[in-house]
Amino acid sequence: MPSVIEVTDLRKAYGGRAVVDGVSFAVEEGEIFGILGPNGAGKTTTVECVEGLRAPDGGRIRVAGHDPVADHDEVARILGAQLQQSELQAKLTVREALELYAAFHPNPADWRPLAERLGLTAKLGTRFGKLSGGQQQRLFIALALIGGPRVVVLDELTTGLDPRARRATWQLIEDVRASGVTVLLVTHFMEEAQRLCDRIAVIDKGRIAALDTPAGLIQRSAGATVVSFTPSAPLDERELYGLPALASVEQKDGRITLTGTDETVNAVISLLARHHITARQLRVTDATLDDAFLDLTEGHTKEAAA
Ligand SMILES: Nc1ncnc2c1ncn2[C@@H]1O[C@H](COP(=O)(O)OP(=O)(O)OP(=O)(O)O)[C@@H](O)[C@H]1O
Repeated sequence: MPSVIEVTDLRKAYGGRAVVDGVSFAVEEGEIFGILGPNGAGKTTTVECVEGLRAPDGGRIRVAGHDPVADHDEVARILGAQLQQSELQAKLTVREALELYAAFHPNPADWRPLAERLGLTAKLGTRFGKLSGGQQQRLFIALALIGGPRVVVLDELTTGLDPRARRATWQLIEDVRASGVTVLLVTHFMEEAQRLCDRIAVIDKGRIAALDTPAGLIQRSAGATVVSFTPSAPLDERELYGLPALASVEQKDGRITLTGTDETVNAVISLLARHHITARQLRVTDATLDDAFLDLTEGHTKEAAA
């Protein structure tokens, strides 16, 4: 798979403060690539450099081989950017917005089927300011797709939406990818990143803390699996601490909580069976991307401070 976006050692500072500090990643054609990070991590600055809206201080960006600043028009044809709320006049109707933005592109998609696909046909006469949050986001997706881009950049698309509208938007993002468009998705919702993204770059303090698949990120998290139980008889501590791939042991009120991997879980079950001890209220839970994110960004902070 060729990379459609290549970012190498990107740097950007504001007032002498580095907000993007050596970021590198490549987005493959056809994937949903997530940029995940806490507030102020440098996510928006990074994607605005990719879009050519900001000039980098250092590093190299290529969008299908083009430099977003030097070849701005070419990149604008390849890359569909999502507008910010403030960029669309509240009085424009949905139809006017679609017609207006179609006119900005040399070979626009027919906006009627696009509006149909995004469930906007019944709202064509409605002013932007009167749409619900979910409908506004659907219009933003339509406007980002109207130029027939190869890549679409969606930044915090589901912020402020209720859970139902958020899930409906996720489905639309999956549909966009299924239609062959590569998606660069900026988010700080773990569940969204876990559900949608093929790969995720975790950005913290202007640097990439990790870049992997959601499952790969979770596996890196210390204590990827947690098993807890109340044994029917006391267990020998030495045997507990000798379990394979063990990350931590906690014993409280007769209940034992172990973190480790699947290997740890299997070994503790064998251990209990060997001693004819039963495990009451046995619970096994996998770590989530939330856990991985906290571990990764915390680890990065320690590294940066060292
Ligand atoms: N034009 C600007 N001038 C000065 N500082 C800026 C400018 N734009 C962004 N910043 C600062 O750069 C840092 C990174 O901002 P950026 O918007 O890229 O982060 P982000 O990861 O997208 O955050 P959020 O999730 O809050 O949107 C922040 O501290 C922000 O205040």
